[in-house]
Amino acid sequence: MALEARGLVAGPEGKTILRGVDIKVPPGSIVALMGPNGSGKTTLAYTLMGHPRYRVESGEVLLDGEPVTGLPPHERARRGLMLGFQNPVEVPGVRFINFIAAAYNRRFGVDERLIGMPRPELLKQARELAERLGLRPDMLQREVNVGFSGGERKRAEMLQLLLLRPRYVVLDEPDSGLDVDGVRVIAGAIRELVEQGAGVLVITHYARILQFVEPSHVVVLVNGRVVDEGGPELARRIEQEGYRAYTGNGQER
Ligand SMILES: Nc1ncnc2c1ncn2[C@@H]1O[C@H](COP(=O)(O)OP(=O)(O)OP(=O)(O)O)[C@@H](O)[C@H]1O
Repeated sequence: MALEARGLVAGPEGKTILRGVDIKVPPGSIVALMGPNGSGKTTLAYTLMGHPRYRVESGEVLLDGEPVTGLPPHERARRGLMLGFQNPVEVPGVRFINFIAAAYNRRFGVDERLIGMPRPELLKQARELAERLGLRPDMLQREVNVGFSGGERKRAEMLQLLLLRPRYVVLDEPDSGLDVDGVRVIAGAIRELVEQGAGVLVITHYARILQFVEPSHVVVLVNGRVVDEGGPELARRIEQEGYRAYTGNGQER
């Protein structure tokens, strides 16, 4: 059982960015993917999720042993794989609560005619989660991410994920743009996802969030290749020494 990439060679719009990536995220665990800017972390996130602009040249993505390489994102989501975006986008004209309800009802198989309607139980859960994540309850009635601050967008992403109970989650820089209290809140939400049984791949170029959620495994990606793997001490070493040992020049790449 795991979310897995095997020998993944892939990239956006015909470019080869990932050059044979192997990674494994077991359920109920946190794997940290670290690497300097431009090393291919977001490319891996989008390729795992099946973003239509990213093409797999060879290798495969597996969910609990089943290849999903050719499947579109919504089909992967239906099977429990979800993504938290680095920069969550605005969805004007759609209220956050209806957006959540549509995703929730689709995931848990509610009558298609009711798809965007939040049932009272869901509304109650969403309000409780909003409060815990430090979002004002009135934000549920606002348009998705429209006028949300960077930190509010990240909290809103975690709210959706906690409701949707993914089996596997890829979180692309979940702490970017957050103040220190925000990092703690997001870290608490990640721990909760793991307690729900999810396998979480946390993408980050520095180890700040990993002070609050200890990964069971750390993978280092440089220039589209896995160049090192280890326990949480590897993240601490990178925090102190940077990526010089892998890039050779102290530069980002
Ligand atoms: N659409 C595209 N066309 C061409 N090159 C691209 C495209 N998208 C990404 N790249 C390149 O692919 C490489 C990897 O980008 P990616 O966003 O995956 O890196 P990253 O590790 O997530 O970086 P960061 O830490 O800065 O977010 C970069 O050199 C980037 O410029």
